[in-house]
Amino acid sequence: MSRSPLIARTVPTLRRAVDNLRKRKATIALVPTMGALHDGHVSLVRLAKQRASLVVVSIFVNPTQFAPTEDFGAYPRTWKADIAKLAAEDVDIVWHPGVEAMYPEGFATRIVPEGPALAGLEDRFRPHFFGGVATVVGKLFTQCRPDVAIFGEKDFQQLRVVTQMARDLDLGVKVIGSRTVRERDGLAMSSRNVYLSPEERQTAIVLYRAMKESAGRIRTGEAIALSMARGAETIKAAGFALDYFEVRHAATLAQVASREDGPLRILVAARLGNTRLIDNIAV
Ligand SMILES: Nc1ncnc2c1ncn2[C@@H]1O[C@H](COP(=O)(O)OP(=O)(O)OP(=O)(O)O)[C@@H](O)[C@H]1O
Ligand SMILES: CC(C)(CO)[C@@H](O)C(=O)[O-]
Ligand code: BAL
Repeated sequence: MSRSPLIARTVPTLRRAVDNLRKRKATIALVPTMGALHDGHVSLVRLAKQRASLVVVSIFVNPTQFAPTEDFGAYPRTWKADIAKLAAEDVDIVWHPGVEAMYPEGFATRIVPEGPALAGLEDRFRPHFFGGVATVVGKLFTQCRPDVAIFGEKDFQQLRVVTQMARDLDLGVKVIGSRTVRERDGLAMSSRNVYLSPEERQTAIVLYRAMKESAGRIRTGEAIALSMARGAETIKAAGFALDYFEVRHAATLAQVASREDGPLRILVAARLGNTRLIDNIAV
């Protein structure tokens, strides 16, 4: 039997709910999301349940991480279906603030992350992005005061940025990464996949295939630079506008020259029509 989670829409309501749970000496896990939930999000919730006795899921489409030219307005919002999924997973609290609750009038403070936020990957193409993410995640952490927070590896640079921030600012939250959930053909699940036309959906699989091929070739000795160039060519030949296809150090996201500089991660971002997709795999 599933039960509806408590839905908090203001900071005082959230605080009361979290403080009540704390009295029972519970450990709390937070799963930050922007809603439009899919099985990737559900996997984060399930990991959260393994790591803590109580689970808070936040649903907030954060305007400050979108550039004016990006899809904030069009971002899918599927509230009823989201709540049904979270109820089925026995989530305790859904934190769903309005923009005015998150950024009240006069709001004037930002977290500006460095280190992995300046790796030259997402930050090159979305320069506003990690400032918006770090600020809202910092607020989510102080609002919910979780013991652990679960983030998907699908947004690999984001996972690194948030991990670094939690450490640098002594936020007292253990950040845990969770593996990427994929469709049967390998496409990483993403809320933005609904933007793809049927034809684009067929093409989208090339991202994962190109990374797998590249990882295989690196393991058998292909030079990193050649592998990046070949991966980029494959993706462009399929009809994508490529932002990057990079092989990086998995922990630091620093550039690498050879396989011995590993452990390595391949990261890709590319646009198909109006849809921007990102993905990554271990070498
Ligand atoms: N396929 C997936 N597997 C595991 N985790 C995922 C997957 N997709 C998203 N997540 C994680 O879910 C959390 C919330 O992400 P978000 O709500 O932005 O979903 P999304 O599918 O990544 O959407 P978008 O299309 O905006 O990138 C993030 O930590 C993200 O990394
Ligand atoms: C972490 C996050 C919820 C912050 O808005 C968002 O960037 C996301 O959904 O990955
Ligand atoms: N999944 C990361 C959030 C974003 O692209 O805005």
